[in-house]
Order: sequence, then C-alpha cells, then structure tokens
Amino acid sequence: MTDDPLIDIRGVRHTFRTASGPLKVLDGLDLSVPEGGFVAVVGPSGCGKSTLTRLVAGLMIPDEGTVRVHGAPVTGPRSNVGMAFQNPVLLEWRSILDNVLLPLEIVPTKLSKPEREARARRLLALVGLEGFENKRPSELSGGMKQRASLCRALIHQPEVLILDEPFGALDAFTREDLWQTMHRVKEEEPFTGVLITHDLRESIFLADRVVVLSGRPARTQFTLEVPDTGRRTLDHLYTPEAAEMLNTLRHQIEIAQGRAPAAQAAE
Ligand SMILES: Nc1ncnc2c1ncn2[C@@H]1O[C@H](COP(=O)(O)OP(=O)(O)OP(=O)(O)O)[C@@H](O)[C@H]1O
Repeated sequence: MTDDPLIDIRGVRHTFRTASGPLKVLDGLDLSVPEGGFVAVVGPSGCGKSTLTRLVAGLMIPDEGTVRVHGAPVTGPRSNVGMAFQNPVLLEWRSILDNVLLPLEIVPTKLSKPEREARARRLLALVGLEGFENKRPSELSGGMKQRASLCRALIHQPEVLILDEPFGALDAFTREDLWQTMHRVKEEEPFTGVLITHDLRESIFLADRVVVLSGRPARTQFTLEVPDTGRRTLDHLYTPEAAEMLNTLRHQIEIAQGRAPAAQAAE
C-alpha cells in the first residue's frame, strides 16, 4: 500500500430530482483510498453509501465536488472497475467459468483465450471453487455464488474493486469464511477496494480504514484507521483492541442515526 490516493473524493454534494421533489443525498463527502488500500464505508440505512460507489464507478456525476481516480477526474462510466453486490446475479445459461469470463468479453484485454481461461480457473481455485467450473449457478450455494461473483469482479484486474454488501445475505459462518477468503485473495491478487457494509465486525476485519457516513444527506462523519496487525485471523475480532474499535464505531453509528448527541463524538 502506498500513500498516494488512488481514489480521491472531495467535497461531494448531490441532490436527486425525484417525482416527489429534490432529495439531497450527499452533503460534504470526503474519502480517500490509497493505492492498495481497502476502505470500508458504514452508515445508517439509506444515507447514500451505494450512491458513493456509483460516483467511483463513474455511473453518476455529482452536482458539486470532485471525484478523482489516479488524479484524473471521473467524467463517465469506468470500465476498469470491478463490482460485486449482495445479489451475485450470475447468468444461469452460462457455466460458472463463463460467468467469470464475462467482463473480458466487454473490457479490452491482451490475454489470449487460453490465458483468460487459465486466469479464471486460477481465481476460482483461489476462492475454493476448483471443480465447479462447469456447474450452472443454480447448482451452487449462496456463498459459492458470491465467491464466483468475486472472481468475475477481479478477472480483468480492475483498478478499483467495489464491494456493495456482498456478504450481507449470507449466514454468519459462511460470511466469516468469505472474510478469510477475501484476505487470501488480496494477498494473491492485490487490489484497491471500497467495501460498503452494515457489519462493523466485517469492516474492521477486512478494511484498513473505516469511514462512517452521517445520516442523509451524508457527509464523512468519522474515520477510523485499523492498525496493521499483519495477517488477520478471526481471533483478532475477540481482542480488547477490536472491542474498542467496535465500540467507537457503534457509538458513531448512533450519532449518525441521531440516537446519541454529536458532542460525545469528540475523540
Ligand atoms: N437515481 C436515484 N434517483 C432518486 N433517488 C435515488 C436514486 N438513487 C438513490 N436514491 C435515493 O437516495 C438515497 C440514498 O440511496 P443509497 O442507495 O445510496 O443509500 P444506501 O446508504 O446505500 O442505502 P442502504 O444502506 O439501505 O443500502 C435513498 O433514499 C434512495 O432512495
């Protein structure tokens, strides 16, 4: 990880024009993700977290403020972004391998067909799906589909990986299993990532920085740096340091929800 911000969001403000009138969603969003960094974004439901990912992917341009990737302003949809969502949306008429290969049919690549396939197989093996390459999505469990979706998001070596609550619908054990898979993937396939989550444990287990957004209209309310403890295991979540971080974040969420006075936020 370097200190250069790969993603740099400054003073972003945005209002949606809806049938029932203007809806101000972002009001002073600042976020910076260094190259190789992994930032988790947490905040109350409906505050604007997914809107933030659309800004990074260039799927919308804010009314005010700047969004830069590698120093260049984002002015339209970016192909060099990998995305995974809560619903993996795999195409049932394609095999798992062909689902993973899909982005390479859209994004230009120098890889030959055998090289693409070898890369897809390597990624699938990395997430524990070796032997499932020729299965159809309906033959896989929810956790397995999410693993395949992660491979699809990474196949084109994206500059930025955006994960919008990818583990939200999974049971607790599968989710923890996938957290550990994520660490393995990041070691083998380094990426710069933004993770949207409602799970504070997930945020401190996976990310090296956690950004708390205020209630809508969202602004950056609080930033927590997660100390680099080397390779993390689930045991890390049961240390006094983790308990302290979780308490701090929980309190910040209460402030964001308007359930605790902001004065207590002073660190
Ligand atoms: N294109 C749009 N037009 C109008 N309103 C929108 C649009 N996109 C999002 N919104 C509204 O903006 C607000 C923020 O939405 P967003 O999906 O970013 O929130 P979120 O924090 O990701 O929500 P959740 O935590 O529930 O997933 C919501 O009230 C949503 O209804």
